[in-house]
Amino acid sequence: MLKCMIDTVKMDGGMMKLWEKAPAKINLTLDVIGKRDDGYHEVEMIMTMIDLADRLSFEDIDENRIILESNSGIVPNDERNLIYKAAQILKTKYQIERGVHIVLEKNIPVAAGLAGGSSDAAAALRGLNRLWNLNLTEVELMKAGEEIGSDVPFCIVRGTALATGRGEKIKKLPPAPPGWAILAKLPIGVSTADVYGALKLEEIKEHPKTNQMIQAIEQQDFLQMSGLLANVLEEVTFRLYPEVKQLKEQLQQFGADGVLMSGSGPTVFALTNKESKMKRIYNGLRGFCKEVYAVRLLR
Ligand SMILES: C[C@@](CO)(OP(=O)(O)O)[C@H](O)COP(=O)(O)OP(=O)(O)OC[C@H]1O[C@@H](n2ccc(N)nc2=O)[C@H](O)[C@@H]1O
Ligand SMILES: Nc1ncnc2c1ncn2[C@@H]1O[C@H](COP(=O)(O)OP(=O)(O)O)[C@@H](O)[C@H]1O
Repeated sequence: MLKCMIDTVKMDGGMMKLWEKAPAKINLTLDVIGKRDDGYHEVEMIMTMIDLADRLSFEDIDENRIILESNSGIVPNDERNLIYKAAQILKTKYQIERGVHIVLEKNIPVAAGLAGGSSDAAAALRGLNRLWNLNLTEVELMKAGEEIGSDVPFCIVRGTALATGRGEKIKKLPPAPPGWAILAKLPIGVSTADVYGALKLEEIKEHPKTNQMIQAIEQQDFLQMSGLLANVLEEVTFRLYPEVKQLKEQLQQFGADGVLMSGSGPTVFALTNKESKMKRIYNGLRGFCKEVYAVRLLR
Protein backbone atom coordinates (compact mmCIF):
# COMPACT_ATOMS: atom_id res chain seq x y z
CA MET A 1 0.00 0.00 0.00
CA LEU A 2 2.74 2.38 1.00
CA LYS A 3 4.45 2.01 -2.38
CA CYS A 4 1.31 3.30 -4.09
CA MET A 5 1.52 6.61 -2.29
CA ILE A 6 5.22 7.46 -2.43
CA ASP A 7 7.64 7.01 -5.28
CA THR A 8 11.04 7.56 -3.63
CA VAL A 9 12.51 6.25 -0.37
CA LYS A 10 15.97 6.88 1.11
CA MET A 11 17.30 3.59 2.49
CA ASP A 12 20.01 2.88 5.10
CA GLY A 13 23.43 4.30 4.18
CA GLY A 14 21.91 6.85 1.78
CA MET A 15 20.88 4.18 -0.78
CA MET A 16 17.79 5.06 -2.80
CA LYS A 17 14.75 3.12 -3.90
CA LEU A 18 12.14 4.51 -6.27
CA TRP A 19 9.16 3.41 -8.34
CA GLU A 20 7.76 4.16 -11.82
CA LYS A 21 4.43 3.22 -13.41
CA ALA A 22 4.49 1.95 -17.00
CA PRO A 23 1.01 2.31 -18.55
CA ALA A 24 -0.21 0.46 -21.64
CA LYS A 25 -1.24 2.29 -24.82
CA ILE A 26 -4.00 1.77 -27.33
CA ASN A 27 -4.00 3.03 -30.92
CA LEU A 28 -6.98 5.23 -31.78
CA THR A 29 -5.70 5.34 -35.37
CA LEU A 30 -2.88 3.52 -37.15
CA ASP A 31 -2.03 4.35 -40.75
CA VAL A 32 0.90 3.07 -42.80
CA ILE A 33 2.01 5.48 -45.50
CA GLY A 34 5.01 3.77 -47.02
CA LYS A 35 7.83 1.28 -46.71
CA ARG A 36 11.29 2.62 -45.98
CA ASP A 37 14.71 1.42 -47.10
CA ASP A 38 15.71 0.61 -43.50
CA GLY A 39 13.02 -2.09 -43.23
CA TYR A 40 10.63 0.03 -41.17
CA HIS A 41 7.31 1.48 -42.31
CA GLU A 42 6.38 5.15 -42.34
CA VAL A 43 3.39 5.46 -40.01
CA GLU A 44 0.88 8.05 -38.83
CA MET A 45 -0.90 7.03 -35.65
CA ILE A 46 -2.70 8.47 -32.67
CA MET A 47 -2.05 6.74 -29.38
CA THR A 48 -3.37 7.23 -25.88
CA MET A 49 -2.51 5.71 -22.51
CA ILE A 50 -4.88 3.55 -20.48
CA ASP A 51 -5.09 2.74 -16.79
CA LEU A 52 -3.53 -0.71 -17.08
CA ALA A 53 0.08 -0.56 -15.98
CA ASP A 54 3.23 -2.44 -15.06
CA ARG A 55 5.11 -1.20 -12.03
CA LEU A 56 8.91 -1.04 -11.73
CA SER A 57 11.11 -0.46 -8.69
CA PHE A 58 14.74 0.64 -8.86
CA GLU A 59 17.18 0.19 -6.00
CA ASP A 60 20.87 1.02 -5.59
CA ILE A 61 23.12 -2.00 -5.04
CA ASP A 62 26.80 -2.23 -4.12
CA GLU A 63 27.91 -4.18 -7.21
CA ASN A 64 28.29 -2.56 -10.64
CA ARG A 65 25.74 -4.70 -12.51
CA ILE A 66 22.10 -4.79 -13.59
CA ILE A 67 19.87 -7.27 -11.75
CA LEU A 68 16.35 -7.68 -13.15
CA GLU A 69 13.61 -9.72 -11.51
CA SER A 70 9.96 -10.06 -12.45
CA ASN A 71 6.74 -11.85 -11.60
CA SER A 72 6.27 -12.68 -15.30
CA GLY A 73 6.96 -16.21 -16.39
CA ILE A 74 7.04 -15.05 -20.02
CA VAL A 75 9.47 -12.16 -20.43
CA PRO A 76 13.19 -12.87 -20.04
CA ASN A 77 15.14 -11.22 -17.19
CA ASP A 78 18.37 -10.82 -19.15
CA GLU A 79 19.69 -8.48 -21.89
CA ARG A 80 16.74 -9.47 -24.14
CA ASN A 81 14.41 -7.54 -21.81
CA LEU A 82 13.84 -3.97 -22.98
CA ILE A 83 14.27 -2.75 -19.37
CA TYR A 84 17.73 -4.29 -19.27
CA LYS A 85 18.52 -2.67 -22.65
CA ALA A 86 17.42 0.73 -21.33
CA ALA A 87 19.69 0.40 -18.29
CA GLN A 88 22.62 -0.73 -20.44
CA ILE A 89 22.19 2.19 -22.86
CA LEU A 90 22.24 4.76 -20.04
CA LYS A 91 25.19 3.07 -18.31
CA THR A 92 27.27 3.10 -21.50
CA LYS A 93 26.25 6.53 -22.75
CA TYR A 94 26.80 8.31 -19.43
CA GLN A 95 29.61 6.08 -18.07
CA ILE A 96 27.67 5.06 -14.98
CA GLU A 97 29.81 2.92 -12.67
CA ARG A 98 26.89 1.94 -10.45
CA GLY A 99 24.61 -1.06 -10.29
CA VAL A 100 20.86 -1.35 -9.94
CA HIS A 101 18.29 -3.90 -8.81
CA ILE A 102 15.11 -3.55 -10.87
CA VAL A 103 11.90 -5.42 -10.05
CA LEU A 104 9.15 -5.58 -12.68
CA GLU A 105 5.56 -6.24 -11.68
CA LYS A 106 4.04 -7.32 -15.02
CA ASN A 107 0.32 -6.63 -15.44
CA ILE A 108 0.15 -5.73 -19.16
CA PRO A 109 -0.31 -8.77 -21.44
CA VAL A 110 2.83 -9.54 -23.48
CA ALA A 111 2.98 -9.26 -27.31
CA ALA A 112 -0.55 -7.89 -27.25
CA GLY A 113 -0.32 -4.61 -29.21
CA LEU A 114 -0.35 -2.62 -25.96
CA ALA A 115 3.36 -1.58 -25.94
CA GLY A 116 4.02 -3.22 -22.55
CA GLY A 117 7.71 -3.74 -23.31
CA SER A 118 8.16 -0.23 -24.73
CA SER A 119 6.43 1.33 -21.72
CA ASP A 120 8.64 -0.70 -19.35
CA ALA A 121 11.72 0.55 -21.23
CA ALA A 122 10.47 4.14 -21.00
CA ALA A 123 9.79 3.73 -17.27
CA ALA A 124 13.32 2.36 -16.86
CA LEU A 125 14.80 5.41 -18.62
CA ARG A 126 12.73 7.76 -16.41
CA GLY A 127 13.48 5.82 -13.21
CA LEU A 128 17.23 5.55 -13.81
CA ASN A 129 17.38 9.22 -14.83
CA ARG A 130 16.16 9.95 -11.29
CA LEU A 131 18.14 7.24 -9.46
CA TRP A 132 21.42 8.24 -11.08
CA ASN A 133 20.71 12.01 -11.03
CA LEU A 134 21.37 12.31 -14.77
CA ASN A 135 19.08 15.33 -15.24
CA LEU A 136 18.25 14.25 -18.79
CA THR A 137 15.47 16.18 -20.51
CA GLU A 138 12.38 14.54 -21.99
CA VAL A 139 13.91 14.98 -25.46
CA GLU A 140 17.16 13.29 -24.39
CA LEU A 141 15.20 10.38 -22.87
CA MET A 142 13.18 10.06 -26.10
CA LYS A 143 16.39 9.96 -28.12
CA ALA A 144 17.77 7.16 -25.92
CA GLY A 145 14.38 5.40 -26.25
CA GLU A 146 14.54 5.42 -30.07
CA GLU A 147 17.43 2.95 -29.90
CA ILE A 148 15.20 0.48 -28.03
CA GLY A 149 12.02 0.58 -30.12
CA SER A 150 9.76 2.78 -32.24
CA ASP A 151 7.07 3.11 -29.53
CA VAL A 152 9.46 4.03 -26.68
CA PRO A 153 9.55 7.83 -27.32
CA PHE A 154 5.74 7.99 -27.06
CA CYS A 155 5.93 5.98 -23.83
CA ILE A 156 8.32 8.62 -22.44
CA VAL A 157 5.86 11.43 -23.25
CA ARG A 158 2.64 9.48 -22.43
CA GLY A 159 -0.79 11.17 -22.63
CA THR A 160 -2.30 11.36 -26.11
CA ALA A 161 -0.13 12.03 -29.16
CA LEU A 162 0.31 11.80 -32.91
CA ALA A 163 3.29 9.63 -33.83
CA THR A 164 4.93 9.80 -37.26
CA GLY A 165 8.18 8.62 -38.89
CA ARG A 166 8.58 4.99 -37.77
CA GLY A 167 6.57 6.04 -34.68
CA GLU A 168 9.34 7.95 -32.89
CA LYS A 169 8.36 11.51 -33.92
CA ILE A 170 5.85 12.72 -31.35
CA LYS A 171 3.40 15.63 -31.42
CA LYS A 172 1.51 16.01 -28.15
CA LEU A 173 -2.29 16.29 -28.34
CA PRO A 174 -4.83 17.25 -25.69
CA PRO A 175 -5.96 14.33 -23.48
CA ALA A 176 -8.58 12.00 -24.98
CA PRO A 177 -12.10 12.76 -23.70
CA PRO A 178 -12.95 10.79 -20.52
CA GLY A 179 -14.23 7.24 -20.96
CA TRP A 180 -13.54 3.54 -20.56
CA ALA A 181 -11.78 0.97 -22.73
CA ILE A 182 -12.82 -2.65 -22.37
CA LEU A 183 -10.00 -4.87 -23.66
CA ALA A 184 -10.17 -8.49 -24.72
CA LYS A 185 -7.08 -10.56 -25.47
CA LEU A 186 -7.04 -14.04 -26.91
CA PRO A 187 -4.31 -16.41 -25.67
CA ILE A 188 -2.03 -15.77 -28.68
CA GLY A 189 1.00 -13.48 -28.97
CA VAL A 190 1.43 -11.55 -32.21
CA SER A 191 4.84 -10.58 -33.60
CA THR A 192 4.85 -6.94 -34.70
CA ALA A 193 7.53 -7.70 -37.31
CA ASP A 194 5.39 -10.50 -38.83
CA VAL A 195 2.35 -8.23 -39.14
CA TYR A 196 4.26 -5.35 -40.77
CA GLY A 197 5.99 -7.96 -42.95
CA ALA A 198 2.67 -9.34 -44.24
CA LEU A 199 1.18 -5.89 -44.96
CA LYS A 200 0.62 -5.10 -48.64
CA LEU A 201 0.41 -1.33 -49.01
CA GLU A 202 -1.49 -1.50 -52.29
CA GLU A 203 -4.21 -3.57 -50.61
CA ILE A 204 -5.10 -0.97 -47.95
CA LYS A 205 -8.78 -0.26 -48.64
CA GLU A 206 -9.33 2.81 -46.52
CA HIS A 207 -6.91 5.02 -44.62
CA PRO A 208 -7.79 6.36 -41.14
CA LYS A 209 -9.05 9.97 -41.01
CA THR A 210 -6.20 11.17 -38.82
CA ASN A 211 -6.98 14.90 -39.04
CA GLN A 212 -10.62 14.36 -38.15
CA MET A 213 -9.55 12.23 -35.19
CA ILE A 214 -7.30 15.07 -33.97
CA GLN A 215 -10.27 17.47 -34.26
CA ALA A 216 -12.54 15.09 -32.31
CA ILE A 217 -9.94 14.93 -29.52
CA GLU A 218 -9.49 18.72 -29.55
CA GLN A 219 -13.26 19.15 -29.31
CA GLN A 220 -13.46 16.44 -26.58
CA ASP A 221 -16.13 14.71 -28.68
CA PHE A 222 -16.19 11.13 -27.38
CA LEU A 223 -18.73 9.79 -29.89
CA GLN A 224 -16.93 11.33 -32.84
CA MET A 225 -13.61 9.93 -31.59
CA SER A 226 -15.11 6.45 -31.17
CA GLY A 227 -16.63 6.55 -34.66
CA LEU A 228 -13.25 7.38 -36.23
CA LEU A 229 -11.26 4.45 -34.75
CA ALA A 230 -9.26 2.83 -37.58
CA ASN A 231 -6.17 0.62 -37.95
CA VAL A 232 -4.77 -0.60 -41.29
CA LEU A 233 -2.98 -3.51 -39.57
CA GLU A 234 -6.33 -5.05 -38.56
CA GLU A 235 -6.85 -6.74 -41.94
CA VAL A 236 -3.36 -8.25 -41.82
CA THR A 237 -3.73 -9.68 -38.31
CA PHE A 238 -7.27 -10.87 -39.14
CA ARG A 239 -5.82 -12.79 -42.09
CA LEU A 240 -3.13 -14.39 -39.91
CA TYR A 241 -5.49 -15.02 -36.95
CA PRO A 242 -9.17 -15.18 -38.04
CA GLU A 243 -10.19 -15.66 -34.39
CA VAL A 244 -9.21 -12.03 -33.71
CA LYS A 245 -11.69 -10.90 -36.37
CA GLN A 246 -14.38 -13.07 -34.77
CA LEU A 247 -13.64 -11.52 -31.37
CA LYS A 248 -13.98 -8.02 -32.83
CA GLU A 249 -17.30 -8.94 -34.41
CA GLN A 250 -18.58 -10.30 -31.12
CA LEU A 251 -17.42 -7.19 -29.27
CA GLN A 252 -19.26 -5.02 -31.81
CA GLN A 253 -22.54 -6.63 -30.78
CA PHE A 254 -22.37 -5.25 -27.21
CA GLY A 255 -23.29 -1.72 -28.28
CA ALA A 256 -20.00 0.12 -27.62
CA ASP A 257 -19.38 3.47 -29.29
CA GLY A 258 -16.42 2.04 -31.21
CA VAL A 259 -14.34 -1.15 -31.44
CA LEU A 260 -10.78 -1.59 -32.76
CA MET A 261 -7.71 -3.81 -32.63
CA SER A 262 -4.76 -2.08 -30.90
CA GLY A 263 -1.41 -1.89 -32.73
CA SER A 264 -0.47 -5.16 -34.40
CA GLY A 265 -2.89 -7.00 -32.11
CA PRO A 266 -4.25 -9.32 -30.96
CA THR A 267 -5.92 -7.15 -28.26
CA VAL A 268 -9.23 -5.63 -29.35
CA PHE A 269 -10.90 -2.87 -27.36
CA ALA A 270 -14.30 -1.23 -27.13
CA LEU A 271 -14.87 2.39 -26.07
CA THR A 272 -17.76 3.81 -24.07
CA ASN A 273 -18.24 6.84 -21.82
CA LYS A 274 -21.17 5.31 -19.92
CA GLU A 275 -20.38 3.35 -16.77
CA SER A 276 -23.45 1.12 -17.12
CA LYS A 277 -22.43 0.17 -20.67
CA MET A 278 -18.85 -0.47 -19.58
CA LYS A 279 -20.10 -2.96 -16.95
CA ARG A 280 -22.44 -4.64 -19.44
CA ILE A 281 -19.70 -5.06 -22.05
CA TYR A 282 -17.17 -6.29 -19.45
CA ASN A 283 -19.57 -8.90 -18.02
CA GLY A 284 -20.76 -10.00 -21.46
CA LEU A 285 -17.23 -10.46 -22.76
CA ARG A 286 -16.05 -12.51 -19.80
CA GLY A 287 -18.45 -15.24 -20.91
CA PHE A 288 -16.28 -16.19 -23.87
CA CYS A 289 -12.86 -14.57 -23.42
CA LYS A 290 -10.60 -15.33 -20.43
CA GLU A 291 -8.51 -12.17 -20.48
CA VAL A 292 -10.72 -9.07 -20.21
CA TYR A 293 -9.93 -5.67 -18.68
CA ALA A 294 -12.13 -2.60 -18.16
CA VAL A 295 -9.98 0.49 -17.59
CA ARG A 296 -10.22 4.25 -17.84
CA LEU A 297 -8.54 6.21 -20.62
CA LEU A 298 -5.75 8.11 -18.84
CA ARG A 299 -5.97 11.90 -18.89
C1 LIG B 1 2.47 -1.68 -34.27
C2 LIG B 1 2.81 -0.73 -33.19
C3 LIG B 1 1.80 0.42 -33.18
O1 LIG B 1 1.90 1.21 -32.03
O2 LIG B 1 2.78 -1.26 -31.88
P1 LIG B 1 2.65 -2.74 -31.21
O3 LIG B 1 1.59 -3.53 -31.88
O4 LIG B 1 4.01 -3.38 -31.34
O5 LIG B 1 2.30 -2.47 -29.76
C4 LIG B 1 4.22 -0.10 -33.41
O6 LIG B 1 4.32 0.48 -34.70
C5 LIG B 1 5.37 -1.07 -33.23
O7 LIG B 1 6.37 -0.46 -32.53
P2 LIG B 1 7.50 -1.30 -31.72
O8 LIG B 1 6.86 -2.50 -31.10
O9 LIG B 1 8.23 -0.36 -30.85
O10 LIG B 1 8.37 -1.83 -32.92
P3 LIG B 1 9.96 -1.96 -33.09
O11 LIG B 1 10.49 -2.77 -31.94
O12 LIG B 1 10.59 -0.65 -33.36
O13 LIG B 1 10.03 -2.83 -34.43
C6 LIG B 1 9.72 -4.19 -34.49
C7 LIG B 1 9.63 -4.57 -35.94
O14 LIG B 1 8.38 -4.09 -36.48
C8 LIG B 1 8.54 -3.58 -37.79
N1 LIG B 1 8.19 -2.15 -37.80
C9 LIG B 1 8.07 -1.44 -36.66
C10 LIG B 1 7.71 -0.10 -36.68
C11 LIG B 1 7.48 0.50 -37.93
N2 LIG B 1 7.14 1.79 -38.03
N3 LIG B 1 7.61 -0.22 -39.09
C12 LIG B 1 7.95 -1.53 -39.04
O15 LIG B 1 8.04 -2.18 -40.09
C13 LIG B 1 10.00 -3.82 -38.18
O16 LIG B 1 10.05 -5.06 -38.83
C14 LIG B 1 10.69 -3.94 -36.83
O17 LIG B 1 11.82 -4.75 -36.89
N1 LIG C 1 9.73 -5.72 -20.37
C1 LIG C 1 9.14 -6.40 -21.35
N2 LIG C 1 7.82 -6.57 -21.35
C2 LIG C 1 7.20 -7.23 -22.35
N3 LIG C 1 7.84 -7.77 -23.39
C3 LIG C 1 9.17 -7.65 -23.46
C4 LIG C 1 9.86 -6.95 -22.44
N4 LIG C 1 11.15 -6.97 -22.79
C5 LIG C 1 11.25 -7.65 -23.95
N5 LIG C 1 10.07 -8.07 -24.35
C6 LIG C 1 9.78 -8.82 -25.61
O1 LIG C 1 9.16 -7.92 -26.53
C7 LIG C 1 8.17 -8.58 -27.32
C8 LIG C 1 6.89 -7.70 -27.49
O2 LIG C 1 6.45 -7.28 -26.30
P1 LIG C 1 5.28 -6.22 -25.96
O3 LIG C 1 5.87 -4.87 -25.84
O4 LIG C 1 4.58 -6.78 -24.79
O5 LIG C 1 4.29 -6.32 -27.19
P2 LIG C 1 3.75 -5.33 -28.32
O6 LIG C 1 4.95 -4.92 -29.14
O7 LIG C 1 2.79 -6.16 -29.09
O8 LIG C 1 3.09 -4.18 -27.70
C9 LIG C 1 7.92 -9.92 -26.63
O9 LIG C 1 8.34 -10.92 -27.50
C10 LIG C 1 8.77 -9.93 -25.38
O10 LIG C 1 9.43 -11.14 -25.13
